[in-house]
Amino acid sequence: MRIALIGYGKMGQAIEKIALERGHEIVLKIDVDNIDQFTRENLANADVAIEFTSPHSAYDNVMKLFEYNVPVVCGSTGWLDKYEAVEEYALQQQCAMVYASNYSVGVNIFFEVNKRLAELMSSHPDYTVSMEEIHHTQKKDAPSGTAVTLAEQVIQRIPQLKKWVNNMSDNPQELGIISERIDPAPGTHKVLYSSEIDDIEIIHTAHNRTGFATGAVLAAEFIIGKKGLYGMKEVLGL
Ligand SMILES: NC(=O)C1=CN([C@@H]2O[C@H](COP(=O)(O)OP(=O)(O)OC[C@H]3O[C@@H](n4cnc5c(N)ncnc54)[C@H](OP(=O)(O)O)[C@@H]3O)[C@@H](O)[C@H]2O)C=CC1
Ligand SMILES: O=C(O)C1=N[C@H](C(=O)O)C[C@H](O)C1
Repeated sequence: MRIALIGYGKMGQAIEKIALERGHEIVLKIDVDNIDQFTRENLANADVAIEFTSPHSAYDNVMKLFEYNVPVVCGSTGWLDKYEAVEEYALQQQCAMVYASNYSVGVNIFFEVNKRLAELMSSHPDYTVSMEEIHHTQKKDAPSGTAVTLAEQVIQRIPQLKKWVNNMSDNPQELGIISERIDPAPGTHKVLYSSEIDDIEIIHTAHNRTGFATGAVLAAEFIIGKKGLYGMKEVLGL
């Protein structure tokens, strides 16, 4: 598989390593300092593009890749206010994309545990649910994309919760998410149900970026030859 890396920071470099180990080829690396090379001609040589840049650039990058007719694996977080526009365009134009707020197998299993736990807790209003996420200090968005996914999964299953907020909250209609920035944390997410009697908590702790990078390469292998929008649930068959 010939891969174009859009974004060659911490994740782009981790993905390159895993992709080479799995026998793939990196045919293009785009970063801020060579953005003029992000052209239709250069992308014509790629089977797939893997996009990990920033909240501010992801939407434009994805739309450009759709225009160039290149299947996309996008991992950038913090831009999902524009996801509906991407979805509409992709469905109309028969584009191909995998999007996941978190590509690691462990977190995607954790998502399933989170959904089941929320279902069980929905009939126990004596527990207050809250969340915490910890990442390195270079992270640009808060809360993390993974925390937003976890929060949406909980809100869909616990009727009294109406929205998440990025602070502690005493409002029973709000799910409070605390964001901490501590180096070198690659990504820790905790969901806590607390009552006067006891606490139940589930935690996922990434020890490094290998899980995210491996999942992104698996998603790239999956998307080749497909049309439409997919998530890691489909990639992993969960
Ligand atoms: N879904 C998942 O599993 C994961 C998602 N992420 C997300 O991926 C994104 C990237 O993370 P990470 O690699 O750690 O961040 P880094 O800041 O280390 O890397 C991002 C790179 O993208 C470059 N960049 C910025 N804008 C553009 C642009 N318009 N075109 C091309 N390149 C650009 C940056 O250049 P410069 O440094 O010069 O600005 C930088 O080298 C973040 O949104 C993060 O939240 C991270 C880990 C896992
Ligand atoms: O920026 C990061 O580093 C990470 N971002 C993703 C997120 O926002 O959830 C995934 C992972 O937690 C690492």
